Amino acid sequence: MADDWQNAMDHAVALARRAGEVVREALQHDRKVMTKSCSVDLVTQTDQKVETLIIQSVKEKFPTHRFIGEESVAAGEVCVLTDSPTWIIDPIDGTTNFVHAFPFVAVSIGFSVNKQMQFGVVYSCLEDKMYTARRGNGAFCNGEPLQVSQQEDVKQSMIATEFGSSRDPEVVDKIFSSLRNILCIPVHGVRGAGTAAVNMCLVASGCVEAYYEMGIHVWDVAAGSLIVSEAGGVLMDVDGGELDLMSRRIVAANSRTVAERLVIEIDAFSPPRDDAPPLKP
Ligand SMILES: O=P(O)(O)O[C@H]1[C@H](O)[C@@H](O)[C@H](O)[C@@H](O)[C@@H]1O
Ligand SMILES: [Mg+2]
Ligand SMILES: [Mg+2]
Repeated sequence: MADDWQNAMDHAVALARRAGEVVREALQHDRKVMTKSCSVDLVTQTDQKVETLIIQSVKEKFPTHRFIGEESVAAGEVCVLTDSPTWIIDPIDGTTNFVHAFPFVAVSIGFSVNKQMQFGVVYSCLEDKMYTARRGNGAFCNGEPLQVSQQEDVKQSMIATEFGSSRDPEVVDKIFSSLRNILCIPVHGVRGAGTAAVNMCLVASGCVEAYYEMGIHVWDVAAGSLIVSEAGGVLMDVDGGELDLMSRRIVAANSRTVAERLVIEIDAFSPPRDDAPPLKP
């Protein structure tokens, strides 16, 4: 079976590269912007085109595999992680960046078996950085091994986070109170690339000590979670418990020490789970 997963991973890398070409080409033209859950939750035809390209190609090669894809879920597909081999796809992570030509846009492809990530591929396509990780085999960027930062003093750390796409004032208050608490630890700085997947690759690369966010989805972080852990990092929930990929909350850090220090300062909230049954009309 191990070889099957390697074949699947090689295919994921090739597809991410092809998807990146589509994204770069689309940036040369006007982008028609549509919205999903609210006026700032953006989607474009390129998000949909890239997801279709990836899913169709995988279906031809691995007809028994299942999918969780951001735009398929938006179109009504269920979002349930089973034990079956499952491709977890964010065709464009950083759609808002893409719309504004802000230069961090990623294609994220994770692959899970028995609810455990087997490989993760994040292609930061405007930087031409291909991040990859295979369970037990380390994490890489363009073939070079990745290692998280060794800095365990949070006061000497740089932290990544995002504001997300909720504009519910109660949620925004929690995001700002967490940010305020963390800034005032004090940490060296707080940054955000505008894509969860790239933020996680920055943790894996040692450029930031940690990334946390509440409100993300499984497709934002599935691939990145393996890239972080294979680079020597740790993952946990924002309450310090075990990471649950469907919970829409994550802390990814270089060390347990930094992660646990951040958790003390995070004003946690629980968005509806990715696998929650749809609300009845
Ligand atoms: O919607 P995309 O661009 O796939 O993903 C983004 C999330 O919507 C946003 O909430 C989050 O802050 C950002 O990090 C993520 O990549
Ligand atoms: Mg995303
Ligand atoms: Mg997306």
